Amino acid sequence: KYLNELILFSFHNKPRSIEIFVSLCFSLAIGSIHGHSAAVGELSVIWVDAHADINTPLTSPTGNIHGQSMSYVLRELQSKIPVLPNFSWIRPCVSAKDLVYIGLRDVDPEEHYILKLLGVKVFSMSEVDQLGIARVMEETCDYLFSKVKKPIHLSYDIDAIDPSVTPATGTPVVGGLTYREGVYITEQVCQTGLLSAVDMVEVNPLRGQTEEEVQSTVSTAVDLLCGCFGRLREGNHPSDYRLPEP
Ligand SMILES: NC(=[NH2+])NCCC[C@H](N)C(=O)O
Repeated sequence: KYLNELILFSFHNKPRSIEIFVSLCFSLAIGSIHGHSAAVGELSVIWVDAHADINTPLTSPTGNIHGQSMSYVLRELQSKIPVLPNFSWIRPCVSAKDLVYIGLRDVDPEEHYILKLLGVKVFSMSEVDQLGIARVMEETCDYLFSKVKKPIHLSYDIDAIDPSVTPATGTPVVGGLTYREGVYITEQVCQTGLLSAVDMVEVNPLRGQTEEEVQSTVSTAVDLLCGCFGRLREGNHPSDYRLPEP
């Protein structure tokens, strides 16, 4: 049903082609960013998440790979990544200056150190509170596109949104983005005309306590994807629409 809604919307409105990757786990982003950059070259990455997922295998407090995705693809961290037999295919392909985080509120001390060390642009929930989401998006675009306009890879973890809206996820953190802030991000990213791939991750129906929790999480994820495909809250119409004549 949800996929249907998304596909119908995207066919009727004929957006440019955008790759979508959907996964339970954020480690998907390693492969999707890697493949995306192999296909189109240098990328801008907008990472919307409660977590930075920038632990190296040596700093990770949990050992969970989903908390490490970014460290594998960042050029600046390569000397800190041990050689792992199954990961030899990964080539670092993103520069720290081309990365922006939005929504952070659960960052490990080691990750905080890395973010400061590399000078990564971060709009944590504190900045969202302080500036408002409109300013955050304006500054994100100014920062990323001041020199060269690179294709955007949007990595969207559903746990960026407040767990009151999207509870069916593995590592929920209170104090997240509202539904409206979450959708606004997708509308603005779409309107840059540079969005080239989207990851929608950590949507996990098994983590919903009730059917309502699952529904609310999944339908929010679909709304975010529709926003990426150009759905606007003001409404849309196909460019070839003509009023019927009586
Ligand atoms: N994609 C996620 N859910 N990440 C949660 C990461 C939590 C913690 N920082 C870790 O490294 O394990």
